[in-house]
Amino acid sequence: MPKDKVELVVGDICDKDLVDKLVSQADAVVHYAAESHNDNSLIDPTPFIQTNIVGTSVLINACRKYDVRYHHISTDEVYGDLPLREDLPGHGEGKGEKFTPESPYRPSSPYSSSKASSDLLVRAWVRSFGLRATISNCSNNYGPYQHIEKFIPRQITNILSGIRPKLYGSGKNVRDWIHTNDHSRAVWDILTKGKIGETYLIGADGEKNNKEVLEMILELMGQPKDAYDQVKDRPRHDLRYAIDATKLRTELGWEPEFTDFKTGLQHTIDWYTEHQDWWKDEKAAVEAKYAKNGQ
Ligand SMILES: Cc1cn([C@H]2C[C@H](O)[C@@H](COP(=O)(O)OP(=O)(O)O[C@H]3O[C@H](C)C(=O)[C@H](O)[C@H]3O)O2)c(=O)[nH]c1=O
Repeated sequence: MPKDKVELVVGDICDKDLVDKLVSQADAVVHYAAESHNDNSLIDPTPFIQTNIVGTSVLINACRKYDVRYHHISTDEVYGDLPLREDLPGHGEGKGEKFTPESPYRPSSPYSSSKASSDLLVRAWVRSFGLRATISNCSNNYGPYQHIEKFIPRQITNILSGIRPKLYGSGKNVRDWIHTNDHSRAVWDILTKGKIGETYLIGADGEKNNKEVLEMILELMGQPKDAYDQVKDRPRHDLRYAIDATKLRTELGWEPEFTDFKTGLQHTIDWYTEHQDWWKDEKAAVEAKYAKNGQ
């Protein structure tokens, strides 16, 4: 396999010998291989501790050993959540606090606390052992190849499968959406131009509440606006995430290309419509898992 094409999948990350062998051949390591789904972490946190914390330690130990440049992919959820704008005095577009690299860590789920722990390990390895590392904390991704357990692809593939979309609780919770291509471009900029030891927040000013997003999907897919089920809310559901990406924009010159959410969503719908072979086999099992949980 060419040097720039080595891939490590999530389940391999605690395999010290394999990791060691792959890292010894690498010019750089970008660590995306996390257990990433909040709902799964609420059912069983164990794989999250193993993969996200122990796995990260295996990877950074190998990078330290071979002095390999390391980039750590993380989440804005390490900063906890923010109040809904509508709960703030003088609410409206553009109002309300956003996460910055200086925001305190206060994760709320087993998933986000495992990612926070892994971020802290990386910071400590930079300081204690001189690991050549950077960290990025990104907001909610959407786009092709996203697992169908996630909000947007779940609803698109539900509609394509004749199942009604499912909205947790009131749908007022806000997520800050970024197209996966823009996330990847930001990671490349950090890897090639970022300063060792620094944390960069990645986000594209894409705040929307879940109900708005679902209604947009329904409209783009030619369905009535109210053709969905309101289901049991996620326990301790984080209210709002919002990223201030000023540092990334000003220091590294990054700008998002997908600035119109509706267009990005239409591309995503087209991708899932044209790639049913990619997700069809898994759909029934994913929905059965949700159904067991009343969602
Ligand atoms: C699956 C599903 C979700 N939702 C709600 C729950 C959330 O408020 C929102 C997005 O849920 P999702 O599970 O897709 O994503 P988050 O829990 O926000 O977390 C995601 O974005 C962060 C940054 C990561 O770091 C996570 O790795 C990533 O999974 O939609 C529903 O209303 N219905 C559904 O069927």
